[in-house]
Amino acid sequence: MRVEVSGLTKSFGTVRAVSDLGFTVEPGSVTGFLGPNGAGKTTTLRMVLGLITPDAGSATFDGVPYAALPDPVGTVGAVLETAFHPARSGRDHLRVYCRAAGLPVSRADEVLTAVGLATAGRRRAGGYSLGMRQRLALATALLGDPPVLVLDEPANGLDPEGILWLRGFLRHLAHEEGRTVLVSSHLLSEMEQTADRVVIVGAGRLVRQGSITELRSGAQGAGTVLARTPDADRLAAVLGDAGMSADRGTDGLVTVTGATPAEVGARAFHAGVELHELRAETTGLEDLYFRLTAGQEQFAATSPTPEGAAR
Ligand SMILES: Nc1ncnc2c1ncn2[C@@H]1O[C@H](COP(=O)(O)OP(=O)(O)OP(=O)(O)O)[C@@H](O)[C@H]1O
Repeated sequence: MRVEVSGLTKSFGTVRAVSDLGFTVEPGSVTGFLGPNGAGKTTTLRMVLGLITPDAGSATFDGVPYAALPDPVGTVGAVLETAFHPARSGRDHLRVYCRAAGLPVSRADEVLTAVGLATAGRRRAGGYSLGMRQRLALATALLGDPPVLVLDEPANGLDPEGILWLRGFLRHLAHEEGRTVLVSSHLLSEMEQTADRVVIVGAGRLVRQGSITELRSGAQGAGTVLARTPDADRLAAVLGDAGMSADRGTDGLVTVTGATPAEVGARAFHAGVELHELRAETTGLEDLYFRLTAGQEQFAATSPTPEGAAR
């Protein structure tokens, strides 16, 4: 099932949260919805799910708006915020949902197992860690076995192991099960290894959409490579001869711009220069994301003025 967003616009008073936003979310892939804080991601997802009415534009599921879907629970599963009755077990929470949605209560145990909460599901949700609550929210979204999943910052509060699990889980839902997965985040690093495609927004507007591969090729050469060697003069000369810009720093450090670590490593190897360290300072993609969204954070940090600092 394809999700299509077109001309979506929403203001709150004088704040234009979303402006003429359009993008598509394809089945069988994970689409990362990226943007800094306040870019309008949550507002967009709420409009997609029919929770708030747009001032203009539309969001449809194979051409049908959410409000007109004959079986919304069996079409779209969403995680927007994670609020549970603290005294109720995760399992009971899911069973209540099953009854309300007309689903068999046995579905509760199936989704608990799918998200790794088979045992913890019998404990009070009030005692769950943030990561467990995220898993329970995901289980709730999966109850109706929907072809579309819309998740707002599902990685929030997950530890590194949880993030790794979520990444594999979302990719499985999309690639193996053919679902349409739209997942928001303000961190590119989180999405880089999870999403197949990204939609980047800044200040409520579309900044870029495309596959991670397209984005990466557009960002090529934007990164900085750091190499540490006991023979910095020689490495800088070798790289310079190869047309790379290489600056010698202190402590045997050479900073190279406009090259990948693989290119720098290959040149060093062929010249017989010993390397003690070789790494990308930032990926080209991160630089690109930063440039695309720079200055569009709602609470962009400003340097304190000298007077302010003195006070
Ligand atoms: N109900 C509301 N009333 C007034 N302003 C709102 C409301 N909801 C959102 N906004 C404003 O709309 C803008 C976009 O907010 P939104 O929450 O959609 O951004 P976001 O990209 O999800 O940010 P974050 O990553 O911080 O969650 C912000 O300026 C926000 O203050």
